[in-house]
Amino acid sequence: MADDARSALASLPPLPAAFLEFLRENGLDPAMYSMADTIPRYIRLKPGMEPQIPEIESELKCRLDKVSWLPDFYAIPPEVHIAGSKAYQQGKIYGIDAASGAAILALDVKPGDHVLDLCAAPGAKLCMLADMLGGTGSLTGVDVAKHRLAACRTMLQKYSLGDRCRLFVADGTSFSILPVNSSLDSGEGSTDLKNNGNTFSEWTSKRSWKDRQKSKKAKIAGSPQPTSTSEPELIYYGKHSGLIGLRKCDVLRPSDDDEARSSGYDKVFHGNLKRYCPFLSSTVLTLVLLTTKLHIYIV
Ligand SMILES: C[S@@+](CC[C@H](N)C(=O)[O-])C[C@H]1O[C@@H](n2cnc3c(N)ncnc32)[C@H](O)[C@@H]1O
Repeated sequence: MADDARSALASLPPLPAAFLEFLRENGLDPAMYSMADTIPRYIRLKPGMEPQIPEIESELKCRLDKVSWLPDFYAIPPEVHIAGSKAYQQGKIYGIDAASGAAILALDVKPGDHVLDLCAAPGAKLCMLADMLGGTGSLTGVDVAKHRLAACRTMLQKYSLGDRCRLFVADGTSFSILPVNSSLDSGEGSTDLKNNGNTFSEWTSKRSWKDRQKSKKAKIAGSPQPTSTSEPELIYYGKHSGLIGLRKCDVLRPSDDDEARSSGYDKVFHGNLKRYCPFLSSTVLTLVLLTTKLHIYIV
């Protein structure tokens, strides 16, 4: 360890013993934490916004340094806050680690892929995935924490990236709802199936009368509200997610292993889980171990 780094480390609050042990086991130098306040922050610029870089730079009062190996990523000084800026509020930029960007890039998302993001909240990677898919394929985000997934929904809507997305509150270790594929797809124009309560019509944040009655009854009966560990709860779907016009029972049905093998997801991003989700049609899996400052990828 260099002397400078050693003395800087000595001036930091001590790192927890278990964390130091983790660093030692992985051959990592704890001195890197002494440089935490010099590590740049990263933002991702919504594709197509490049001509607006000078304006964003003048608003943030800093240079946007292009990250050569990561498309649309820029480094900014660590002390710059973006949340109050117009560029952020208008959805032109969002904060995301370069390490997170690298993990998503490693997924090698192709047009038309059906992508599953487990442990998706608060959603920076989900937004990047949605952006990469553009007007093709589908994106399903799953998280066990409903309030965190609701933040994801807000983010997707803010950046206008949610059209092909579905968000489920569910335990990712047992989630087994398939992507919408051609065998289920009855076509978005099938008006005979719409609005009868058993099929998906356009998503709205308002709960249906039937749903409200159901939870009222459950409350009166003292029965517990559905939790994320029971049935997956769909809290958002975009207008091109392929759901509109389909029967709810077909879409929300858990799949078995055979179905999953033949019509599962093309890519799965695995944000935090210790165990694999059992159904991948092509076994492309990014494992990301996240610690406070360290990101490791096993692709
Ligand atoms: C580090 S965050 C993920 C960050 C996210 N991928 C992003 O880019 O913003 C970890 C998330 O995993 C979720 N989580 C933890 N265990 C889970 C499980 N068994 N199933 C689904 N989500 C889980 C947590 O609720 C939390 O939102």
